[in-house]
Amino acid sequence: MNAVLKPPPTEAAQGLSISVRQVVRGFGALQVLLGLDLAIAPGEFVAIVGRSGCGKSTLLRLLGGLDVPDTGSIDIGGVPLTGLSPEVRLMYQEARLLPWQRVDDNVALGLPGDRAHRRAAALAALGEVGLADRAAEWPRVLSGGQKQRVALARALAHRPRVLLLDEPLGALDALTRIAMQRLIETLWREHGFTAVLVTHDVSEALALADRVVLIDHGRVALDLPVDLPRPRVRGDAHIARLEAEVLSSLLDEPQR
Ligand SMILES: Nc1ncnc2c1ncn2[C@@H]1O[C@H](COP(=O)(O)OP(=O)(O)OP(=O)(O)O)[C@@H](O)[C@H]1O
Repeated sequence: MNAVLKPPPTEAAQGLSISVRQVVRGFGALQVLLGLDLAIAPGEFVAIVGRSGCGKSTLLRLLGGLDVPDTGSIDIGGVPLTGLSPEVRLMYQEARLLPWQRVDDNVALGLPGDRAHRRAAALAALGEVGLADRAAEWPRVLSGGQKQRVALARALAHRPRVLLLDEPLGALDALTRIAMQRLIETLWREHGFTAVLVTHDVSEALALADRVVLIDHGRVALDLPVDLPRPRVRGDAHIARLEAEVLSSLLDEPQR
């Protein structure tokens, strides 16, 4: 008789689907998103690229519940998004740590439960980003890359089902950036959250994402699947071909 193979026990949160339908968002006379449609599957890793000012951060803020569309709708996990959700976490280019709180308290901030529970969750998350031994430090003594790892731990501690990453590696040097990309990929695989990464770096998008989505003129102008095994090898001929395709779409677009 065949034994039924059960998946290993895991704490991994199941990623949530994201559905963006005909979203319009403008600021005064400036129309930024002009009826944008985008569907993201549970647990998928999607990278958003596009020219500066095309509306990438605007879209991420909408997905994070920090802003609302003028018209159109957004569902997360099949439920209309109405504001901030504990299951959706954002990470930015700057770590945004509170300088008067130690590293562990920064990570524990806003976690549910009593103090001991919050502290244990913060230490576990710091361990996942390799910074358990820096828990008692002040943020100011950390490097830029370490601060971003703390920011990642702060997001992870909430066991997010959607992680929104707004150019989180933009300010890091090339080596630290690659190390952080690997860390994000590992954590995404282990935790199973849905990831949406805004990046200017097309090779970063292709290293990490299942799909690269290019926004132009307020809509999705290109939606490119990246069907390559992970971890992906830099300089791989297939990646280079996809990179040329995305870059040519970016460069071909008429300037606004
Ligand atoms: N709250 C706001 N009020 C007024 N204008 C805004 C606001 N938020 C965004 N904008 C404008 O909307 C446009 C899109 O901004 P957004 O930050 O989404 O672009 P982006 O694609 O993320 O750009 P970048 O790649 O340079 O970060 C820009 O022209 C920006 O100035």
